[in-house]
Amino acid sequence: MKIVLASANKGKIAEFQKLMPDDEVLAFSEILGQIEIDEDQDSFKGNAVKKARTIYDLLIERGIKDVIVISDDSGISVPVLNNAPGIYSARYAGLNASDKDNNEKLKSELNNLGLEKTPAFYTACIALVYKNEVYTVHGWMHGDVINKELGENGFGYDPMFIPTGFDKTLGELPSEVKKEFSHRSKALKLAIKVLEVIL
Ligand SMILES: O=P(O)(O)OP(=O)(O)OP(=O)(O)OC[C@H]1O[C@@H](n2cnc3c(O)ncnc32)[C@H](O)[C@@H]1O
Ligand SMILES: [Mg+2]
Repeated sequence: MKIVLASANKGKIAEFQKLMPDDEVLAFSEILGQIEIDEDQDSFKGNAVKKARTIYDLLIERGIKDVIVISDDSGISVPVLNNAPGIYSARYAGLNASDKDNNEKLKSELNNLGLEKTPAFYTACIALVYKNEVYTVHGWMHGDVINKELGENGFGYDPMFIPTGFDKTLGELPSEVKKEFSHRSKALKLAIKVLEVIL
C-alpha cells in the first residue's frame, strides 16, 4: 500500500520510513511539490488532521485515490514553562526558525530560570486519512530537557532531551532507542493497528 506522509520534516520522514520498512512511504512533496500548510489549529490533533486532510484532498484532486495519508503533529512540552513550546515547537524561536534557533531559545528559557535540567515530554499526534475517513492516535515520550545540546543523532530538540530510564540525550543515543520508545513510534504502532482493521 502506498503511504503518503503529509510532512516536510526530513527527520520525521526518515523515522517513518524506518518504522515501515515493508511499505512504500513517500513524502507528499514527491507527488505534489512544496506546499505550505498553515498550522493554525489549537492542538496537536487539530494540526495533524488539517495536514493529513489537506494533502489527501489535493491527491484526490489529482486523481490519486488508493492511498493512505499519514501526518504527524508533534512537539516538546516543558511543564515549568507552562508546557511551552508545545504545538509551537517548530516556531518557538520565530516563524522560519531552524532546529538550532529553537534549541537556543529553549536553552535561554531554562537559563533564565537557572535550570540545568527539568522534566519535559514529547507528544506526537498521527492523523491517518483513508477512503475519506480520518483516524487519530497519540504517543508520548517522557524525560528531562537540559540546557545544552549533546550529540548529533535524531533531529529537532533531541540533543537536549534525556528520555526517562536513560542518562544520555537522544542526540547521543542510537536511533534504536527512538524506534523503540519515542512518541512517534508509539503513535505509529497504534496507527498500524488501525490500518490492520480498516484495510
Ligand atoms: O509539520 P511537518 O511538515 O510535519 O514538520 P514540522 O517540523 O513543522 O513538524 P511539527 O509542525 O509537528 O513541529 C514539530 C516540532 O517539534 C520538534 N519535534 C517533533 N518531534 C521531534 C522529535 O522526535 N525529536 C526532536 N524534535 C521533535 C520538531 O523539531 C519541530 O520543531
Ligand atoms: Mg509543522
